[in-house]
Amino acid sequence: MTDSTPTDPVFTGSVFTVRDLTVTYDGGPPAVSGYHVDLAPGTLTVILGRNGAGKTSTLRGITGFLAHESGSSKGRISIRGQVVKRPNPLRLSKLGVGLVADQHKVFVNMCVQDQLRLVASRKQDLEEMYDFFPRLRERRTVRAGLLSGGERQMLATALVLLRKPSVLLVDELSLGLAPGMVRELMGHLRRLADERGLTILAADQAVHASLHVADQVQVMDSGSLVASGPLDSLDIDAVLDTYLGRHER
Ligand SMILES: Nc1ncnc2c1ncn2[C@@H]1O[C@H](COP(=O)(O)OP(=O)(O)OP(=O)(O)O)[C@@H](O)[C@H]1O
Repeated sequence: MTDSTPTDPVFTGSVFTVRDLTVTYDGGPPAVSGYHVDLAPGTLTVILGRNGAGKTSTLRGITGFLAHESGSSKGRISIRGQVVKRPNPLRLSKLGVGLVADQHKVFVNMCVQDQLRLVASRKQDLEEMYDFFPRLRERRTVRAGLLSGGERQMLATALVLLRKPSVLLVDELSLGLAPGMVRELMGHLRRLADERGLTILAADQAVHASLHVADQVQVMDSGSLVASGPLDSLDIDAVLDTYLGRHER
């Protein structure tokens, strides 16, 4: 791991840890403060919270994407006990961290198979991706702009998976999708953790579908964590009633 030094003094045995993450925009008050997480290998952690709670900013702060906008982030990120120096998207990608940021970041005028071939280094990898997402095989000759939102999300996810990350960060997988598709996509995340050993941190607003698949849950409110831990250790109903309200669940 050439891009990372030194050893994290408080290594927890996790694949991925974040400590004291703060995100600010335009030098204003923090949009995220004191965020932390430990991700054990092959587990799925979900960050829940209402609009504007800070979920997207957290994921973008972790990956360093904010440097391309008006935002900035501070904090300590470690991968397998090694602190990542000056995290940025390229550095994290080289260290095996993939970000599925947005279903719209696919080439709308290019068909599914051409986009996947651009990234797949071997035919076998492409076939494996089709096995994992049979809908993409069915739709392989269709231009991405004509895919459903869910299928586009699958394509965006497949494009990241072909780079073989060991840690996957996923932002708002469910955005604008029907409940059945959200459950299907969440099921895919669960399978990625179980069958491929991926370590996943997903931010989402789909509470029921997320809780159905998660090992660990974090709830954010106004940029801060208000609950965090293994699903069975939290009084999740009480936390969500307080911070999301029953009507938003
Ligand atoms: N590019 C930006 N410039 C300035 N402020 C921003 C920017 N992006 C987000 N914010 C602010 O940061 C806070 C957290 O927003 P963020 O998008 O991270 O929340 P979220 O929980 O992901 O919300 P949603 O579920 O609606 O996407 C909000 O107050 C938002 O207005």
